[in-house]
Amino acid sequence: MSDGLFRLRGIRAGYGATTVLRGVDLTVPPRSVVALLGANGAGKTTLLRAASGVIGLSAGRRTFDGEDLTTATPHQLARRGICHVPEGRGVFGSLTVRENIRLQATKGSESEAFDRAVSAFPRLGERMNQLARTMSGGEQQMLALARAYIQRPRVVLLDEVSMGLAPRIVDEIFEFLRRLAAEGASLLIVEQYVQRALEVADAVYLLNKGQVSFAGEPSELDGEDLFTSYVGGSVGSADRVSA
Ligand SMILES: Nc1ncnc2c1ncn2[C@@H]1O[C@H](COP(=O)(O)OP(=O)(O)OP(=O)(O)O)[C@@H](O)[C@H]1O
Repeated sequence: MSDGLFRLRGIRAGYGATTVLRGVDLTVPPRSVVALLGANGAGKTTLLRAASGVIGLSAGRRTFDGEDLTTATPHQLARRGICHVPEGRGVFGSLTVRENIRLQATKGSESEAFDRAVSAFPRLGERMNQLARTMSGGEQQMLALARAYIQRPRVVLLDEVSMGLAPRIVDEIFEFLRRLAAEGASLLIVEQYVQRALEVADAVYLLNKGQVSFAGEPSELDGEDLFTSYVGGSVGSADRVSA
């Protein structure tokens, strides 16, 4: 079976004795974009970590393509095409752009990987020999996304990929996310720019203190739901509540 459906059911997870997620159900349908919203500390990053296996599940199930992957390691999930782009980018700063890309490529497909990375973000092509840590924040984020893209992912978990970037770069990154979705990947995005996230999303989940308080289409979400979900968090930007 290869339906591309990624499902989390009854997820409980946290850190040590602290439970953050309390029975979360979330479905990422094939070829769709799902936005995950909620106040600071609601558990969004924790949910992406639980989804990609970075932290273990104390209860619940994770399935993909109808296969139970509850106990799979992050590596096994990545091999199934479930790819996590963590907050803070996750590139190797002391390696060049070329080396960062090569590390992600499968043996024998390095040149295809370079082409694919440059097709996603042409400016990476001009910076192949530059150390990743000497690039701008936006370029580092492009490299992180390109590293995901060359794996031909089927489900991409994206944590605040626009964080701290200039609006023009955010536009470029959202353009890329649209392309990724149009090429058939499913996306689960945590995004500080709520309005932008809702514009690309087919479905939206609101997380409130580790539980889903709303699941539906963006058009079903009224401003009050969103506001309630954000109350108590430090909102930080008017865009965050202007759905
Ligand atoms: N490594 C950790 N160890 C212990 N507690 C943690 C850890 N990471 C996060 N937490 C706690 O888990 C809760 C949920 O944090 P999480 O980062 O998932 O929230 P978030 O919704 O992504 O917030 P933000 O929008 O601020 O990034 C918070 O109370 C946080 O303090």
